[in-house]
Amino acid sequence: MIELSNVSKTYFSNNKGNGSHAIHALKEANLIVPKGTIHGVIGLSGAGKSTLIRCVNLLERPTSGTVTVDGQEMTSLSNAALNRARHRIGMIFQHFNLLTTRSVFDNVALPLELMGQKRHTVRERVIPLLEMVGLADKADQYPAQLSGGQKQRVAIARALASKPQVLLCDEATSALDPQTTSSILELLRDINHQLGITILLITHEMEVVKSICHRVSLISDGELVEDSEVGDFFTAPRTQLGREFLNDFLQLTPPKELIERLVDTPRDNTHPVVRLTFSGDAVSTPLISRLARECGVDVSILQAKVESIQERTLGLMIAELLGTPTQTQQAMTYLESHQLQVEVLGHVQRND
Ligand SMILES: Nc1ncnc2c1ncn2[C@@H]1O[C@H](COP(=O)(O)OP(=O)(O)OP(=O)(O)O)[C@@H](O)[C@H]1O
Repeated sequence: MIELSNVSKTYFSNNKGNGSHAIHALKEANLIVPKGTIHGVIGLSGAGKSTLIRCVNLLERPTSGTVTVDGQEMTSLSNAALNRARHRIGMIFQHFNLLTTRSVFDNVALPLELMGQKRHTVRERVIPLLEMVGLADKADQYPAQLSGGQKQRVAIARALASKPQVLLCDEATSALDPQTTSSILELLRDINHQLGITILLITHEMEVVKSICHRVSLISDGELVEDSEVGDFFTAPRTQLGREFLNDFLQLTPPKELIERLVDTPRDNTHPVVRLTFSGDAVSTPLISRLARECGVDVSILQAKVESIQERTLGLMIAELLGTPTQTQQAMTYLESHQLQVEVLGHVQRND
């Protein structure tokens, strides 16, 4: 288990001649990642993701707060004890961080050599790891001879060499193409499943969260602002930033031509344009035809999408509601009463 308790990190950057300037990269962060789960932390660039993950193995020492990994409070350890504790925490990076002058075998062997293990023990550990990541035939090759995906597989084998309980993934797929990304995510999922390793990953990609995480936290300006089950985050994000991530991921924004015509307040002969989000039973209920029957409102669908997220179905739609102001208001109330989220994007004048 990983537990961050009120963890803050402040950097001081020196402005030439103007003294030092404080950057509050992490503010009172609280996070619990139960043993054997995969937890994602998503946020925009500069939000504090790297700082957060580097605080777990104390590559960055928190300014305040405590970090506990598998019952051991990392922040209180001596340097020697911290080095030993780090053997229980593997880490992989966006740019792999392999040693270019060492072969694939020797990269994976390195942590074991640093632990003082004998050559034959090292061999007994490295060969099965290379088999597990599908690179047994590349043992004698060098990083320059490998693709990005293969390099990350070597890095994963190296991270697992010391039999860690926890694996930290710092944007591990951000430098990879989509197909390679999905094969690396599949490998991480297998590692979690077969070895029961707890995985904490940071990413700016919703696809990564959707593919392998059980829970997700959203970080914004150094604060953890949401912590949800992945299915809940994708069906009902609680913050505006969460909704923006979701809309970007689903690419469900109104057409540019429509955005230009949207006005904030209703006028004569305008109609509301709404974004509807629905999940569970609402996906299979014929609500749109019922709106026409029960509220007298016609629905002009501008965009629609159905996504499957961890055995839950999520529907999204951007639509114009056509009717009198009273009718369209009734329609929105009707939709909300059937567990749809209704967001009014603006009002638009009919062209016809
Ligand atoms: N060593 C450092 N010294 C000073 N400021 C730093 C340092 N490392 C990070 N920061 C600042 O802390 C804030 C958080 O940075 P961090 O790298 O944790 O964010 P991030 O979410 O990982 O960003 P990205 O996705 O772009 O890597 C940023 O404002 C960054 O400029």
